[in-house]
Amino acid sequence: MVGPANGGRTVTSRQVLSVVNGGQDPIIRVGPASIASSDCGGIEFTREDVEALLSERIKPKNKFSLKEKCDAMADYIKRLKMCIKWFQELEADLLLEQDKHWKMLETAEKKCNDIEMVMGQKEEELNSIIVALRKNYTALQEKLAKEESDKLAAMVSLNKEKDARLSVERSQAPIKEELERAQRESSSANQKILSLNDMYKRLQEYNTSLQQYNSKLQAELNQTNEILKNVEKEKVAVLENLSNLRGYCTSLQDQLTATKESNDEAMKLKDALASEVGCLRLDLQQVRDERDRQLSHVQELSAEVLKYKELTGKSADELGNLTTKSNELEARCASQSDQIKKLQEKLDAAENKLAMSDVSAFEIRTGYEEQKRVNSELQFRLDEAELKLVEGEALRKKLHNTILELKGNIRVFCRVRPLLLDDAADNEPKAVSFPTTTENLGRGIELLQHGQKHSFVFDKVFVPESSQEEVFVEVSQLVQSALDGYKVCIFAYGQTGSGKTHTMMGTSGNDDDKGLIPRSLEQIFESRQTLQNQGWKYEMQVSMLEIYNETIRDLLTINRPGSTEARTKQYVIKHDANGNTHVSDLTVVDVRSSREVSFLLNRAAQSRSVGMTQMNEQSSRSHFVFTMRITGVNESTEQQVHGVLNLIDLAGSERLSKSGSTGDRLKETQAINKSLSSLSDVIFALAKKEEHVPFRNSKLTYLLQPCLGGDSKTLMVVNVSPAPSSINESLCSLRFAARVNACEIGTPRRQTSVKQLDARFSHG
Ligand SMILES: Nc1ncnc2c1ncn2[C@@H]1O[C@H](COP(=O)(O)OP(=O)(O)OP(=O)(O)O)[C@@H](O)[C@H]1O
Repeated sequence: MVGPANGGRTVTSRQVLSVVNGGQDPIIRVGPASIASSDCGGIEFTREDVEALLSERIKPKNKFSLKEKCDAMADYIKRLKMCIKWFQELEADLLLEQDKHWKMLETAEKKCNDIEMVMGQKEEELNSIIVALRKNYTALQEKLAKEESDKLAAMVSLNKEKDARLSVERSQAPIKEELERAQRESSSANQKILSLNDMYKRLQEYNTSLQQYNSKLQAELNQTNEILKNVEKEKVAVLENLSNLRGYCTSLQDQLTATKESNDEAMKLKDALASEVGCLRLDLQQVRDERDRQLSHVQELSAEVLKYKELTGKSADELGNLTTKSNELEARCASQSDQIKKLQEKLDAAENKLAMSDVSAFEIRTGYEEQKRVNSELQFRLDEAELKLVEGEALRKKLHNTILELKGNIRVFCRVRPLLLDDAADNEPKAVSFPTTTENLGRGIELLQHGQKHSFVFDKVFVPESSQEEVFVEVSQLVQSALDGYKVCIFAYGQTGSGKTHTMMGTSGNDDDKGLIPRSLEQIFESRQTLQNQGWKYEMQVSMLEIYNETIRDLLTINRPGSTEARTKQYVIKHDANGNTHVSDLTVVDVRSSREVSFLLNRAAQSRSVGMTQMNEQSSRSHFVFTMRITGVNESTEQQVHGVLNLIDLAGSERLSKSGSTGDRLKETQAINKSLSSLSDVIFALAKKEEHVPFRNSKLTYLLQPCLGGDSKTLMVVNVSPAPSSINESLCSLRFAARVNACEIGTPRRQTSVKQLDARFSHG
């Protein structure tokens, strides 16, 4: 205990007042315990004593003497005073302590406020967490309820399964037997597998030999290609030669005509001179006759004069008369002799001229004969060159068809369009790539989906940078076949916005961006011009239709598509025995130039059903079918060919969810997807060589039946978008294209004849 006796250290209330006995009879000792027990002479004070003392009400017990009590009291008072002093010190300490505590309290209060604020925020946070947790709790409760119901269902099914297991266990015995039987069968199957393995080996060997044969064919194909190229070169040289010969021949013919004309003129001159000479001869004869007559007359007169002289009996006047007469006659005779001389000179000059013109006429005739000979020689060479050209052309066609047959009559090209601004794939990894191995260069394409690579190989793959011209170069031979009498069908397939219309039609107003349709038409009309020189005369007819919501629309009708007049038309598709397709009531137009066809194409484009989808601003909502029927007649060989060129821009395949179609658009999309799925059904049935091919399931497949299932040359251009967001659609398109590529659909047949033409127009 502390106090003054304790070195003056600060005391606390606890040190002054201590409750010693916390029991039922508490005794409070003031100051140190020693004071209470010994310093107070062993006097013990109860709580009441102390309280009385403190309130100066001392009631000492009576068993001590007063003096003792007084001493004790004095002592006690002394001690009490000490206590009071301690208390005062204690009070000061307490005050200090209280200040300290107040300060602490203030800072604590501040802290409390801060804490309260934080608590408030925390409370809000907690409240929101509580709300979320409540929600979570509700969801969990629902889930729990669901899981409980699932659990119940699972338990029910477990019970059922238990039952089933029991029944299965019951039926295990026969199964065991069956197992044994199956094991026996398995061992026999193993044997079969062994034999099949054997067969597989043999098949592999066969496959290897087929591959060898294939590579041989490939080599032959390359060789044939080379030959074809050489033939083409030769053809070009022959054509050049031919046109040179033609030019030379024309100049010779001009020369010949000029010579003929000058010959005719010379002949005319000669005739005129001859007739002049005749006249002069006649005149000379007349003058000679006259002279002879005059001479005989002179002689007569001279004889008479002599007779008169002899007779001399005659008068001198008579004699004089006779002499005058004789002189006159002599003068006349002399003048006539002069005339004769002059005429003779003239005659000589005319005869000289005639001789000269005879010489020049002879020269001209010889020149003419020479030119005639050269001309016929040239004609012969020209005929020979033309024959060579026809033979070369025939060889070219044969080789070209051999190449196409070797390549397969349904071929697939793939075209990847460039990334457009709308594709917005800057930060996404590339989804489409092109292998650079020699084997697949220009023929392979790879798609990356969810980190998995899908590879495809087609007859040709066009990268995004490929121009319209580059695509057309690959297609032009096929287009040429239509002029040779084949049915040709080129169609563009792909998802909405993948570039089908760009490939088929291109962009109007820009020559470099022209698509396959305008380029094909230009080629056909140019070739028609060239073939005309070989005796071919062609007639072309075109029709254009669209299949919209499974309904055929005539795009060249003068009635507006959709109008009552147009709707009453039947447009029934029929195929004849020759594999030609007829669409009743369809407008067919005779065309003579590519400009006429361009005009019709523009007209058709305006009537087409186009709409806007989320995937493409100008989306074709229908299948567009352009058909050109070509009939050629060779006047010299009397051969006829009937070719058909079908160019088709299919409507875009699209997923309903991605296209965002609703209402009419939704109906259109469903119709499009249905017909495209019918197209794939047909292709797959053909690939599997099934007996029944469902051509009739859609208007599109029924219309294209001769192209897909028969004897035409078909090319499918599958268009693909490189956008990573379209990867699923691109993969679907390429898978479909790969199956088409694997199809074998018969051998293309050329339609030729020497009969009269059937004037009716037909498709495909
Ligand atoms: N090879 C290309 N080069 C440049 N632009 C292209 C190419 N292919 C397509 N485009 C552009 O992509 C857009 C969509 O092309 P397009 O309209 O031809 O697609 P589509 O497959 O015909 O679509 P839909 O089926 O909806 O009619 C057009 O703006 C077109 O100009």
